[in-house]
Amino acid sequence: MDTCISIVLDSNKILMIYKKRGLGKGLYNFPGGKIKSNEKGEECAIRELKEETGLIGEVAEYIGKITFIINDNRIEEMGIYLIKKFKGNIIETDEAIPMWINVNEIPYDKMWEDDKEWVPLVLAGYKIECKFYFSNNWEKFIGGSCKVI
Ligand SMILES: COc1nc(N)nc2c1ncn2[C@H]1C[C@H](O)[C@@H](COP(=O)(O)OP(=O)(O)OP(=O)(O)O)O1
Repeated sequence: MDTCISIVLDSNKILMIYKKRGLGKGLYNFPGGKIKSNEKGEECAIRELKEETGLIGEVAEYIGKITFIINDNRIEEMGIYLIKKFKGNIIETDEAIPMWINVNEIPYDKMWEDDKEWVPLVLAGYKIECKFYFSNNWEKFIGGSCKVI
């Protein structure tokens, strides 16, 4: 796994970030980032959550993965982690502006195009494995699919 993403839920609210830098700058996303060497995906989810939002996750559960195929040759795997237990308050950081969003108001038109394919499955409680294709170094979304595991 190359990156992690944290789906943080508090009843009908989901924690989102407005990304100020890095991959996906200017888009709304969920907290996450690159998995460090010798780090487990669950640890990455909790570390990135703290770094990007100030929130302290207590337990991160693996709920699936997305394989991105970029320019038909580069592959990146992103582990998806569900966090329902956390402490603290959200705070703007150098990397992101965090916000709680109603799950019915997720701004899919301002997010990565693949997100509308997989986020509803996760919110419905499924564990998933997806494969998505991008070209032009992430600029163009070609398509892909998900299976429930
Ligand atoms: C293409 O579709 C994607 N959708 C979503 N929702 N998230 C994605 C997609 N592609 C990548 N991501 C995620 C994976 C990571 O969580 C971040 C990338 O973050 P970044 O490259 O900024 O990683 P950091 O470790 O935070 O980098 P710095 O330490 O250099 O700030 O996006």
